[in-house]
Amino acid sequence: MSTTHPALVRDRDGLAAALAAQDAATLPRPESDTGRRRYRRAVVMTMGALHEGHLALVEHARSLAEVVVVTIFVNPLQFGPTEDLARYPRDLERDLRLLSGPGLLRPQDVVFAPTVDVVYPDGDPTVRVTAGRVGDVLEGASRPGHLDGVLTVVLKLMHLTQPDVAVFGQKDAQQVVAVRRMVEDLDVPVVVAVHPTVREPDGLARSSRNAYLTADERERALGLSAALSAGRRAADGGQGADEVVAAARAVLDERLSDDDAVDYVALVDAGTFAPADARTDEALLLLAARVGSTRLIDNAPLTLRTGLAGAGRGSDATGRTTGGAA
Ligand SMILES: Nc1ncnc2c1ncn2[C@@H]1O[C@H](COP(=O)(O)OP(=O)(O)OP(=O)(O)O)[C@@H](O)[C@H]1O
Ligand SMILES: CC(C)(CO)[C@@H](O)C(=O)[O-]
Ligand code: BAL
Repeated sequence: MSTTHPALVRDRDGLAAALAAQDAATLPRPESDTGRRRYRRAVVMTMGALHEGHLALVEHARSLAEVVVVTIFVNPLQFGPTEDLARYPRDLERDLRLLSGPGLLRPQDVVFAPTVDVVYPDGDPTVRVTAGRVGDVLEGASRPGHLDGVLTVVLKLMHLTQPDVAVFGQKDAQQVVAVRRMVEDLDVPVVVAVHPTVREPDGLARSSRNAYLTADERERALGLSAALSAGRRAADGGQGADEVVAAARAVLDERLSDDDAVDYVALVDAGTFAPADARTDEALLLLAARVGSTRLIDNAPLTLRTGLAGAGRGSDATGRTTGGAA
C-alpha cells in the first residue's frame, strides 16, 4: 500500500491505539490559541465506494474538529433480505486513495474499516436500537428494519470512535432525523452536523448506488432531481402541499419508464418530519424510486407560501409536540 494513504485501522485494538494517539496530539491548548476548532474529534460514517458527497462530508468534518475518523463499513444489519448487500460496491484501495486527496485527511486522522466480525463479534446483536415511529414511515415503511439497523451501527460506531461531532449527509434525510432523535432520546453526548446534498453537474444526487445505473437508466434517474425542481417551482408559485406533490409526481411519471417504479413522493414539515399541512412553511420534498433495479432517494427543502405556521398543536413523526404556543 502506498505511504501517502491515511492511517488505516481494521480492528478494535488498532482503533483504540489510534484514538489514544489522536488524544495525545490534541491535548487542551492555552485559551490564547485562537486557531482551535470547535470540536476535538469528528467522525464521518460511510459504507465506502466513496464519491464527492462523502469527500465533502470529510472536508466539513475537518473544518469542525481537530482530528477526524472516517469509518468504512457495509453494515449487514441495515439491508433487507432481498436487498443489495452482496453486490454493494467495495473497493478499500480506491477509497483510501480518494481520502488521501488534497485538503482531506491529515497524518493524525484515521480510517476505521472493520470487518463484520470486528463490529459484531458475537454475530447479529440481540439488543438493538429501534427507530420507533421514525422507522415506520417512508424509508422505514419501504425497508422494514432498515433504520433500526442504521441506528444500531451508528450508536456502536459512536461508542467505538468516541467523537464529539458526527457528520451526516442531507441526502439521507430520514436517517438524519432518526440519528438526531436517537442522540436526544438516549442522551448520546455527540453533536450531529449535517452537510447539504452534493450533486453531479446535471443535478443527480451523488450516491454509491449510481454505479449500478446503465447509461439509459442514469438519464431516467435525472427525473428525480427534475421532480424536486418541479415541486419547488410549484411551491414558489404559491401552490399548496398537494399540488407540490402532484407536480413532482407528474415529472417522475413522465421521465421514468415501465421498467421503473415510484416508491413514494412525500412532503413533510422540515422541522418535525410530520406530513406537511396548512400549518407547514418550511418543508422537505422526499422521493424514492426504483430505476431499473436500482433504488434511489433524493430530497429538497422548499418553502410553502400557503403555510400558516404556528396554528394548532400536534405530535410529529418523531414523537415531539409540534406547533402552537409554547
Ligand atoms: N450526495 C451526497 N451528498 C451529501 N452527503 C452524502 C451524499 N451521498 C451520501 N452522503 C452521506 O454520506 C454518508 C455515507 O453514506 P453512504 O456511504 O451510504 O453513501 P451513499 O452514496 O448514500 O450510498 P448509497 O448509494 O448506498 O445510498 C451518509 O451520511 C450519507 O448521507
Ligand atoms: C450511517 C451509515 C454509515 C450506517 O451504516 C449508513 O447508513 C450510510 O452510509 O448512510
Ligand atoms: N445511505 C444509506 C445507506 C443504505 O441505503 O443502506
